[in-house]
Amino acid sequence: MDTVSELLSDIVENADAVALFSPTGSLYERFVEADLDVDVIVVGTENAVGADAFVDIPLDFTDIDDLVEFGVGAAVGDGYIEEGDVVVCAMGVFGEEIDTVSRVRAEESVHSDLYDLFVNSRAEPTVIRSVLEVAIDLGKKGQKGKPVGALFVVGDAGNVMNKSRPLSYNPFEKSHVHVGDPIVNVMLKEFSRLDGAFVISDSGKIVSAYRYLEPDAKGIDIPKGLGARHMAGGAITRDTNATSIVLSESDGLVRAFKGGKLVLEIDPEEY
Ligand SMILES: Nc1ncnc2c1ncn2[C@@H]1O[C@H](COP(=O)(O)OP(=O)(O)OP(=O)(O)O)[C@@H](O)[C@H]1O
Ligand SMILES: [Mn+2]
Repeated sequence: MDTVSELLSDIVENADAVALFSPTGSLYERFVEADLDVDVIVVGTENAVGADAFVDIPLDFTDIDDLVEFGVGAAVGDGYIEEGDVVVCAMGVFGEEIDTVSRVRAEESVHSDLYDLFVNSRAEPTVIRSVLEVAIDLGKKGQKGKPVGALFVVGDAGNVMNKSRPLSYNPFEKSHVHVGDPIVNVMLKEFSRLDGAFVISDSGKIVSAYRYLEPDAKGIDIPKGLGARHMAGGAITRDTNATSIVLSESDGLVRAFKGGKLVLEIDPEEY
C-alpha cells in the first residue's frame, strides 16, 4: 500500500491544508513526496524539518485540544490558511508515527482565545511565555517541597498599578530587572511565598511585588473551589489590558486569564 497518500486520501479530500505537528524528517518527506493536493504546514516548537510553511508554537501544550486550537489559530494568523478553511491536523501522540488525526474548520470559536493570549496580549509574546514558564516551574517544584500559589499580572502595568495598592514595601522599586533573566526567575520564586501579585510591564520589567489587586470583579466567572486570588487575577484582565497568569496553591494548576476570561489551564506535572 502506498502508505501516506492512500491512508490519508479520504481524510484529506476537500481539505485546504494538512498541519503536521512536530513531524520527523522522514514523515515530512513522505508527505511532500505524496504530492497531495493540499498545502502542508508544519507546526512545532522548532522547524526541525526546514518546512517552507512553519507555524511556531510557544509552549509544548500537552493537551491535544490546546495544541490543535493554537496550531489552527496561528496558521490563520500567519496567513497559511483562511477563516473557514478545513485543516487536517495530524500528530504522533504516542510515538513518531501519526496516530491522531483531526479534521477541523478554522473558525473563530475554535482558535481565537489561545492564539490571542500569546500573540495579541499587550505584553510581548516572549514575556508571556517566560512568565508561564516560571509559573509552571514553580508549580512543579513548589517552594522547599510545599505547594505555593502565585499571581503574575503581565502588561498594561500603569493601569494595573492604579487598580491596586501595596501590601508591603516593593523590593523591585529601584531595580531594572526583567523576566527571563535567570536571577529574576529565582527572585520571583522566592518572593512568591509572600502575599499579593507581581506586576510586570509589556516589555517584561518587574514593576512591583506584593500588590493587592482591587478590580471590579462583578460578573467574573472562575472555576469552582478557587477563591480571591483567581477572582482578582481574572477580573483585573477585564478592567485593564493585562493578562494574568495564576498558579493555584490548592489545585496546583497554572491558569491564564485575558479579557476577564479563563483561556488556558495547564497541569505543571505534565511538563
Ligand atoms: N485581590 C488580591 N490581590 C492580590 N493577591 C490576592 C488577592 N486576593 C488574594 N490574594 C492572594 O491569594 C492568596 C490565596 O487566596 P485564596 O485562597 O482566596 O485564593 P484562591 O483563588 O483560592 O487561590 P489558591 O488556589 O492558590 O488557594 C492570598 O493569601 C493572597 O496572597
Ligand atoms: Mn484558596
